Amino acid sequence: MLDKSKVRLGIAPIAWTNDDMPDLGKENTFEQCVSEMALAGFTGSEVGGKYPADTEVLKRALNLRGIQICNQWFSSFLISRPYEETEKEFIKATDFLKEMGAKVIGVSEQSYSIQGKMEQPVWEGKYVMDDREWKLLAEGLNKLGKIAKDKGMTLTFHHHMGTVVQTEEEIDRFMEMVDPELVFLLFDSGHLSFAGIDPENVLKKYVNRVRHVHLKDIRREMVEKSRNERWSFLKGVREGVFTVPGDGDVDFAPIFKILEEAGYEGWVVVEAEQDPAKANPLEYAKKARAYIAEKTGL
Ligand SMILES: O=C1C[C@@H](O)[C@H](O)[C@@H](O)C1=O
Ligand SMILES: [Co+2]
Repeated sequence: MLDKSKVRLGIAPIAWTNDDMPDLGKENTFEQCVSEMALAGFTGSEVGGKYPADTEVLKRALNLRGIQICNQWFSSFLISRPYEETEKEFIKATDFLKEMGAKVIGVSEQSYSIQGKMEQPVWEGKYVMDDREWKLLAEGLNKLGKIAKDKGMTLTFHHHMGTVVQTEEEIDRFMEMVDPELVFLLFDSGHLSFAGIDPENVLKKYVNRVRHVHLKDIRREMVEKSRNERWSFLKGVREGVFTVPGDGDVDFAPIFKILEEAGYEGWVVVEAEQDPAKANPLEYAKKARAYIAEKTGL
């Protein structure tokens, strides 16, 4: 069982409207999304593209529904653009999150990422960093991590399919190179499973450096199809590679056990993008909520 006084349960708006493919769920409004999150029993949300940028307006809408912002995705370009460009955007993003009361920011290095390329098979042509780029990434993130820390926040890094940190070897090298006081891991069970990595193994190694968790399940047959039919990452999402925890093939029991034994403190967030026309977001949010309650006591 997870300790309710330490672990809080959130959900990402990507199941209602997908910012990577805004036609998925374009009919779903911000108000519907946050109302349904609350109705399904969640108290935290990440930030989506339809969320009001005005922090007072956003706070009012969320307070009405008992929801708090727990994290926001941030795209860094540390190995392909001048550091100052990413830093400027990072300061803006952390100012916004701090104002919203969030403690975490989830960074993904998007230089040369193929995650958004509709025509590029996700299993082919992923960019691999050289030694100089590894150093640029680690040093840039350490600097950003210090900025976050000085604001009382935590920089977590999101390993992700189609990006420069996808494979287990890349995650290991990353964790070895970044400053453990400044840069932490965002553990995403779905991306690890999609990449063919055992999530249990990664979590065992790094649980003490994990500060945010994305709970995402996969449909293994769709992962296989994505490989055989040379789908892009986004085509995989449309076709249902991902689903909510408990609905697919990931075994979450060992994941919850490792978090429990390590005394994990922070948010666990259901983040399960799929086509809302095929997977009703409220129905799937409720399914995830019930599964997590049963397995963790949250
Ligand atoms: O954390 C995430 C944010 C999304 O935009 C991304 O593509 C998704 O797969 C994810 O894990
Ligand atoms: Co994620």
